[in-house]
Amino acid sequence: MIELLTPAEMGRADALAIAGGVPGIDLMRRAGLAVADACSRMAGHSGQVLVLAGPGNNGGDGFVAAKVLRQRGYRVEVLLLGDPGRLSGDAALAFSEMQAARLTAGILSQDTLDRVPGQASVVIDALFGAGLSRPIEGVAGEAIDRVNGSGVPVLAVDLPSGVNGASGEAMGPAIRASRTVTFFRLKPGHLLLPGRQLAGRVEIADIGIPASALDEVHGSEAGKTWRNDPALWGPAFRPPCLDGHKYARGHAVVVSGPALSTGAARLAAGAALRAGAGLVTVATPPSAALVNASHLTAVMVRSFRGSGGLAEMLADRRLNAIALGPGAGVGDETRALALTCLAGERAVLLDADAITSFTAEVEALAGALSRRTGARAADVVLTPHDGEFARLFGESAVGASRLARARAGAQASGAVVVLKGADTVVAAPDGRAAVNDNAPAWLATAGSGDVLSGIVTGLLAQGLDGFDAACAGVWLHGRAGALAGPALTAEDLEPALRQALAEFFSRAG
Ligand SMILES: NC(=O)C1=CN([C@@H]2O[C@H](COP(=O)(O)OP(=O)(O)OC[C@H]3O[C@@H](n4cnc5c(N)ncnc54)[C@H](O)[C@@H]3O)[C@@H](O)[C@H]2O)[C@@H](O)CC1
Ligand SMILES: Nc1ncnc2c1ncn2[C@@H]1O[C@H](COP(=O)(O)OP(=O)(O)O)[C@@H](O)[C@H]1O
Ligand SMILES: [K+]
Repeated sequence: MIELLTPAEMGRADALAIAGGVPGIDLMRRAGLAVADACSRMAGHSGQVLVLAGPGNNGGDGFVAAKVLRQRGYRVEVLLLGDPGRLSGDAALAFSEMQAARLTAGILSQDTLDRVPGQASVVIDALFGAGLSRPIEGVAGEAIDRVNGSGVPVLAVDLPSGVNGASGEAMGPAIRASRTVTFFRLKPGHLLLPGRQLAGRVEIADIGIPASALDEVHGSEAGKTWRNDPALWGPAFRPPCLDGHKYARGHAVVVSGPALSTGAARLAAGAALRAGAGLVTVATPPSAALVNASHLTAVMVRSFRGSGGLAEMLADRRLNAIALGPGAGVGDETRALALTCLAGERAVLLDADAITSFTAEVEALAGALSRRTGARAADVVLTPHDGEFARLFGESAVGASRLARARAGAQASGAVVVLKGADTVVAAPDGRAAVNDNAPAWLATAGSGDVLSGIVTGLLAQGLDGFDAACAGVWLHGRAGALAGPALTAEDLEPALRQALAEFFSRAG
């Protein structure tokens, strides 16, 4: 279940299920039942539940849940936003079924606000879900503030009200839930921030939408979107075969910065080796050769002079993946080195200073990418954090969601873009994208990004394509961070990566 559906795609999946013979009210009944089940788990055997219901189908799910919970013996109060007479379709039907079960709804207004959250031990947030179309205002916003301020646990239906399901952005006031029940598949907004944090623990309920609906709707609009998970890239990442030798697993190169900034390249090189590249060489300017050589053992060291020297080294076609950027220094020299890397037929990863060296000149980078030839022409990965992204692509994309920005960056550059952060997004120029959610905040530490660059480069050296290498690298980096645990430093990631890989390969069989 790694596919992510936008609210619009989810609406089409609903419509397809209904057209295929599953009545909409049945979908709503199953949705409401799943919400009631989750609420029972939160509230225990008895208690008081407040259901805040909105004017659309999200409210409809709330009416079903309210009815079921009342039948189970909970004390249930329903406050409806708007006029019951304006409910329509399945929501109106669910409302009348709730009334038939002797449960009436109050109207959410200034007069009833003091009942929010009242004595409730759980609040069910069924105000708005996939249909949120503008920031929440007025009494609904006040109710949300009261619920958030109360500390009473909240169960959100589909999405925390106020969160945009496509982007994860909070449109005005937004519910802070401890749990969310959503249906069929996750939406990007469940994984992107702040949506992920506002949703709490998310459960996916099967409401009877056939899997075949997925083939028709997933990615029919702006490209396919997934949760970043081994199910996405695992098949492309195989352990070494029995008769394999190291040369079959590629030879990665990491370009070092000058004498006083070499650590970043060594972190990356160590990670590339640990990620499984057969051989790794640090390409170093002569001034830094001694410091690099005195710190490296399994990783080899070769010195080069300027972009001409690097080009000579890269005449060796066995060097099949190269990383440039960590500690490289910003300016014309790094830019020339980047163009030298891109001119060859190997996979390339550009990070940090290599990205900043193209500030506001994405066309120059895109031009170099478009001239690439050979089987690995498309295997170029950029790994900017938000600041580096804005430098390269300009401010025009600022304001769009991180998912939309990463996609726009990939399209503008022709590279796979890894937009790093707590909710790292990997996007390919053809519109495919994956949202990562396994990284602990402890990963935000100096040198962590250099390790990520190394992991991805090690995977590129083993032959994974740009998108798979980037997704796998980001996931393994996050998993290594989780295994290394609190107070980790970048140096701790390499040994933890070994454990992450062991876990991955043992599960992959
Ligand atoms: N058959 C279906 O389509 C199913 C839908 N389901 C539920 O239906 C939800 C989607 O239903 P809807 O499309 O009706 O959307 P919502 O119920 O999320 O909201 C739509 C309604 O809210 C209004 N609205 C939007 N933003 C507003 C704002 N900021 N302030 C005030 N009013 C606002 C709209 O005009 C519309 O009346 C899902 O989130 C899910 O909970 C589930 O019942 C499963 C089946
Ligand atoms: N709050 C966070 N939670 C999880 N991961 C994070 C968080 N903030 C940053 N990261 C990750 O940490 C790494 C930091 O990389 P980067 O910004 O390049 O820093 P550095 O240059 O110091 O290595 C990235 O992989 C990023 O995705
Ligand atoms: K909701």
